[in-house]
Amino acid sequence: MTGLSVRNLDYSYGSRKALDAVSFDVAPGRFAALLGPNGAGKSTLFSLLTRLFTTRSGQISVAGHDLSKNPRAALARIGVVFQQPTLDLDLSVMRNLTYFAALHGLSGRTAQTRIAAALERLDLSDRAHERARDLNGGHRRRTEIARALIHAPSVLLLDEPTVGLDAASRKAITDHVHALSRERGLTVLWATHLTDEIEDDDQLLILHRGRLLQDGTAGTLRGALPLREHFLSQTSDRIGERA
Ligand SMILES: Nc1ncnc2c1ncn2[C@@H]1O[C@H](COP(=O)(O)OP(=O)(O)OP(=O)(O)O)[C@@H](O)[C@H]1O
Repeated sequence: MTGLSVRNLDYSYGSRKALDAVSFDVAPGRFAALLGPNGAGKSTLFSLLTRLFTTRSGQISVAGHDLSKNPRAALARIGVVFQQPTLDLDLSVMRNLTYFAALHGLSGRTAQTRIAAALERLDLSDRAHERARDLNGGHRRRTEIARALIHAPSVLLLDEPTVGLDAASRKAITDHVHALSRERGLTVLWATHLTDEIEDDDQLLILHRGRLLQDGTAGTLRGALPLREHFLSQTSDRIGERA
């Protein structure tokens, strides 16, 4: 398995269980949407996948590397776009990317070639010398995605990357990342609570109250229902149990 593999993952904040025996695989080159309402456990899962948090239960494997036994190799294969923006707003797009490349030990011509390719890929080449502060929200997010590609990861993790963006920017970003998995063979895990970001061919993982309720192809799981209705049917009858 060279994509992403999660086995039996548990995580608790004190007595509150945030993840309960979560297991799934994302095959290489697949776009998987992790769909869950607020509080489902998406960010907790991302914190474990990026090793911000650790847990003794369960196992995570990235591109064949066990995250707890071989964290350096596993983390080197991951690109991450966190929910909170992390660009340095006072630096240009290019400087933000060059700095990140240096953190990954890339410099000189290799760094410049990788940066140019990532900017091109996200349709940002003409923004390279603008200050991040002067970009709109959609372009800032695309800069973060370009940055996450520079070290050539095989798995890209995005935690609700379209939060706060208008409809056109959301669509541009969702389309760009779907194309990355389709055309570049990138394995993608995209956390969201918005069903319109998910395509019928995507793998759909429905997470609710820390448990994985469904794992399959989105179009098959939703059947004849719009995905939004299918999602609500899976989660709304359980929302009353929450309190
Ligand atoms: N630091 C914390 N301390 C205690 N409980 C927490 C903490 N962080 C998250 N939780 C709880 O763990 C559960 C999962 O939260 P998490 O943030 O992972 O969900 P989420 O799906 O990312 O939600 P959102 O879309 O709102 O970010 C929720 O019940 C949340 O209240």
